[in-house]
Amino acid sequence: MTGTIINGKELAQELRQNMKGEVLQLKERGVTPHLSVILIGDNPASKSYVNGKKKASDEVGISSEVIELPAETTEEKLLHLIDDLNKNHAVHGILVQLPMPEHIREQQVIEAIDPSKDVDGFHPINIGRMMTGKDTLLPCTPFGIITMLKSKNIDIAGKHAVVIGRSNIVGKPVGQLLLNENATVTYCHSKTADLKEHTKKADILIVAVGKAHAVNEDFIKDGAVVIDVGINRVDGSLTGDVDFDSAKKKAAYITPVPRGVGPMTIAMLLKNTIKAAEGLSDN
Ligand SMILES: Nc1nc2c(c(=O)[nH]1)N[C@@H](CN(C=O)c1ccc(C(=O)N[C@@H](CCC(=O)O)C(=O)O)cc1)CN2
Repeated sequence: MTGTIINGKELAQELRQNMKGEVLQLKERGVTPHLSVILIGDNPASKSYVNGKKKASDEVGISSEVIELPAETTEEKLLHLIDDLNKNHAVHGILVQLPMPEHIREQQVIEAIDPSKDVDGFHPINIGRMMTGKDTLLPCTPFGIITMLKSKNIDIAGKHAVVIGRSNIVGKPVGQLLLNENATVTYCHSKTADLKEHTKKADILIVAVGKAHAVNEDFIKDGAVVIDVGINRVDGSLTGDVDFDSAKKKAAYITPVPRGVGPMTIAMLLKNTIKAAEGLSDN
């Protein structure tokens, strides 16, 4: 078997094209969606992701600003800024680029963002709404993964999904979204004994370990769907958590790195910003 590649870059481009119309409709109603991105410090990768968010916003007609703060910014100053943005009716979406400097308590900052403007979908209220299956702003990478699976009409209901990784921004929420779609979900992590024993039973394997080429064909069941969330820089080039050439021999579908999940993260951020500007439904 040679896996079909799910090209996230192309899908994200298609979605952005559709979002242009949604933004126009909002503008006709007198609402210009606005996204405020806060970047603290000078991490080059974070700078590049933030620039990508601005560029993608411009493309679909979402107004956006990047607020750059020095690495030594205090948590108090950051919380004041968030408070101002929360109160500003012209601002629909707020996010603070991760990772934040170590002296800032990430969870305090996330919880300071008005949940209705939390376009990263990280606020405990939005996480709780997601867990109870309510309409809400979803974490962008997990939302992008589900959108990629659906774009290929891949069945999720009744399938065994195995998630390697338990971070708050990817592992935990992607498992929850798969469960919401009626998959049977297994979480694996650094303390899992005999990882392969679990991954070889996966119909859908989500790999978010943060280690280059941690997963190869030996971990994969024939015909599985393999989603690689990793972004690792090795010898100056970008590679995923999955050894693509090896895994592709077994997988029915597989995402590459680059041009896989990454671009979908930004596309889903735009979707969330439009949703925030429309106002959330209350079901
Ligand atoms: N506040 C947030 N911080 C972070 C998030 C997030 O969702 N919210 N996710 C990641 C970084 N990230 C977005 O912020 C992100 C990562 C990767 C990509 C992407 O398109 N990657 C490209 C390759 C880009 C490159 O050459 O470096 C790809 O995979 O094709 C977009 C967004 C952590 N922080």
